[in-house]
Amino acid sequence: MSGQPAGDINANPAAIKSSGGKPRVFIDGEAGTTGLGIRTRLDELGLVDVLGIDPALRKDADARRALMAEADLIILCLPDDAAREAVQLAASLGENAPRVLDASTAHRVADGWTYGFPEMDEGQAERVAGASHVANPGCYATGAIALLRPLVKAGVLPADFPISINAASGYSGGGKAMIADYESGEAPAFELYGLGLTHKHLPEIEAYGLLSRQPIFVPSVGNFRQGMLVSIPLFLDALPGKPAAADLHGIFVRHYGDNGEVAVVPFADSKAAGRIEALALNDTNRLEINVFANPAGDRAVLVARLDNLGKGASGAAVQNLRLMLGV
Ligand SMILES: NC(=O)C1=CN([C@@H]2O[C@H](COP(=O)(O)OP(=O)(O)OC[C@H]3O[C@@H](n4cnc5c(N)ncnc54)[C@H](OP(=O)(O)O)[C@@H]3O)[C@@H](O)[C@H]2O)C=CC1
Ligand SMILES: CC(=O)N[C@@H](CCC(=O)OP(=O)(O)O)C(=O)O
Repeated sequence: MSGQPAGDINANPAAIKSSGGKPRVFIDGEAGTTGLGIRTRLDELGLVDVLGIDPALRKDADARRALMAEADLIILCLPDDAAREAVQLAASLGENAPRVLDASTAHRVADGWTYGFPEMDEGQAERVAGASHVANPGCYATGAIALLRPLVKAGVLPADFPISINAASGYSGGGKAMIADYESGEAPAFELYGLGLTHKHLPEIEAYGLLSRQPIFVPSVGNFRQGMLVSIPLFLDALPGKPAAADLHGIFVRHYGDNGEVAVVPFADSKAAGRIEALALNDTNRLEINVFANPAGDRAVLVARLDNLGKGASGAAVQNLRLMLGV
């Protein structure tokens, strides 16, 4: 598939170590924001045995490697460098190495890794299910790719079209440090950031959004814990064939159908509302696509709404885990 790194690192993703029992999972970085969110969801579901680590040993390589050796799947909820080291640690187990689901940014466009956005295209859920190494998408990237990929694939949005992406996130997107800043009252109510225009999600947006020209991405963070909007304004009269906003909506409906957690809001409903708030999907794993347009029909704003901690992080990780382990 275009935009999908080829191949898989491990030839035997199907083997389960825990004969007879539930699959075993080790969450490396369980004490962090994403790790805790995954742990809570897995405890509620009861589909796997989660291997806990003594909190005092959570950064001890030997203790982590011992748990990796027992696990069928490890989930990395670590900063990028620590995630790269954890992959090496797991690989050092040779044939006993567990499968890996990485929530960090480290491997999202790396060779041998499968991108963990099951709804993004036909066959992607099956690719995730069969992969040994899956990279969980970035929260903003999930929204942007959900909007861009169907339009580029359908041929209405040229790959090199100039695209701007605006987004707003709850402060939990910044992990423990940003949560502490906001909850101690030390952070601003709202700010734009990433204004050096090199945000870490751009490579995955470009690759899986099927773009050949890097978009301008302007993220922002506000004084609310979780929730996210990702929006893309488009001059429809500048696109080849001058499609109507309803045409774009139809492409989304055909692309996603009843597929997984992505839903396309009826065009008339978005039009009637004329506004959208960021928190409505909190504590769900859903993503909604909205198409807004002006009365003349020559300008549109596409908006993806999701919970940055749900479909943008922990919820997506659990969805990928369930595909990988068949539970
Ligand atoms: N927050 C979000 O919405 C999202 C985050 N992510 C990604 O998930 C990963 C984790 O982010 P997040 O949960 O927000 O971060 P947090 O800062 O909340 O948690 C990171 C955790 O990793 C631990 N840690 C750091 N270094 C090591 C190490 N060398 N070995 C073992 N544990 C270590 C930290 O320990 P300590 O307790 O000592 O700080 C902390 O518990 C990041 O790569 C992030 O990019 C992905 C999607 C969304
Ligand atoms: C508000 C905030 O700071 N957000 C984070 C992205 C959170 C996220 O989902 O990114 P990863 O999955 O790549 O960690 C940021 O912009 O760096």
